[in-house]
Amino acid sequence: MVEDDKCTVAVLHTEETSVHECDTLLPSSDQRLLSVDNLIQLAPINQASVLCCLNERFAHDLFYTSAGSTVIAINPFKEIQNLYSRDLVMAYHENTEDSPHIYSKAGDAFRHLCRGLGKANQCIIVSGESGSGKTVSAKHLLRYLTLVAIGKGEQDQVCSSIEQRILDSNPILEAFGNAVTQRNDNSSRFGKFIKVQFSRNGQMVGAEIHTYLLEKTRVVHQSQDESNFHIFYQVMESLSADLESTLSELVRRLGKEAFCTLPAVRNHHAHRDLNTTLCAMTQIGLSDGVQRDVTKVLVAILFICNIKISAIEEELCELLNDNVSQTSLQQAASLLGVETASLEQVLLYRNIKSGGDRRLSVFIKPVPEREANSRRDCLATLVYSRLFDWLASFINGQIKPKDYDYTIGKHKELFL
Ligand SMILES: Nc1ncnc2c1ncn2[C@@H]1O[C@H](COP(=O)(O)OP(=O)(O)OP(=O)(O)O)[C@@H](O)[C@H]1O
Repeated sequence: MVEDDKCTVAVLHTEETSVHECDTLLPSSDQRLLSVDNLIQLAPINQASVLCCLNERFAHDLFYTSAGSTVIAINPFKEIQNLYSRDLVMAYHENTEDSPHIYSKAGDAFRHLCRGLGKANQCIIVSGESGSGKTVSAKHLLRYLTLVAIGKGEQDQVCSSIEQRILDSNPILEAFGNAVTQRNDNSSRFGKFIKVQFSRNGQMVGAEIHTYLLEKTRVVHQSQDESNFHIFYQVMESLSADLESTLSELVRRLGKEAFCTLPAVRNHHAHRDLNTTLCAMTQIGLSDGVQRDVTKVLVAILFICNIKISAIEEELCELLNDNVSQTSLQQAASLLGVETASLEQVLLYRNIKSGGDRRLSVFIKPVPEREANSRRDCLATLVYSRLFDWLASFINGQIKPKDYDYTIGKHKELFL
């Protein structure tokens, strides 16, 4: 019985009664919120109660909370001991732990996959705003899957080899696809869809990484306090060691600052050095020669961006007759292995085709300054995005299951 702030408690059978302050019997509001590990338990559910609950849990190092069948993750922005330990992976895998965690989602997906293998695919969507922790979460999800799949026995080596290759691909994709933004020092500027393939017995046999929507305009334009893709800074940092000395010398003479598309950004450490990226390329199977070519293409892109164009008259323009523009044109052409005149023509003229297949005529028409500028920017972004796509498809070729026959559930060939 409750009266004012007092509560009378009667013990059944003994008929003993005692009187208490109400507050001492009810859990404090903090404790109540802490024990809510699924937001649907909140009453009432509204923006304030949800935020209050998440905030309270966060303050007590509880970074995961369920919302129905979804898990809400709050980025701790610091290393938390044992939050992703191997023991915890096994606990979720063996169902001895069920508190909200990304591992519980990975565990559900893996269990459903094993039960319905051959019939049902599973999908985990990691979404959130920039800097919220999607990339880190995806890495932990992948690690969970590789650990529990390894637990399946026989094919440990295959599984760890796939995991290793996916991990090796990370520094490459990060270098070419990540940049400093106002919200995140290592922001992925592309979408990623990772498909992990399992055999009928639940063994990992391969993976595919599909990349999409690369923010390629970043090559030529960056918002305030944001950087170009990390790889350009990495190349500039170690150019002297990795390219022919004439080019290194030239870049040194021009100075890194001479490259207009490489803004200096506060606290930018280019996220690892070029060596790490090149090592990852070697691990994934790209030869030294190809790596050198990739580096040359990157420097060529920087030179293309440095070419300045000036108007002669309304519909006619030319390359600025200064040292930087002229040298940049020559260097870009030489690094790409094309004639200087051809590159200049691509920037300043456009082809107009007329007639059918039989009587095809091609006219060359000069373009106005504005169009020449956008042709230059398009060329730089196009070359970069083709390079990125090519790298992504090369990586895919290395982690895809080779000759796997899904109908009999056996590997025909393993890539170890
Ligand atoms: N689980 C975590 N534990 C500790 N720190 C984390 C965790 N998740 C993210 N972080 C920190 O937050 C930073 C941003 O995370 P992340 O790059 O995963 O964000 P994102 O959502 O992928 O961002 P973007 O969309 O910009 O690529 C990381 O560099 C890391 O410092």
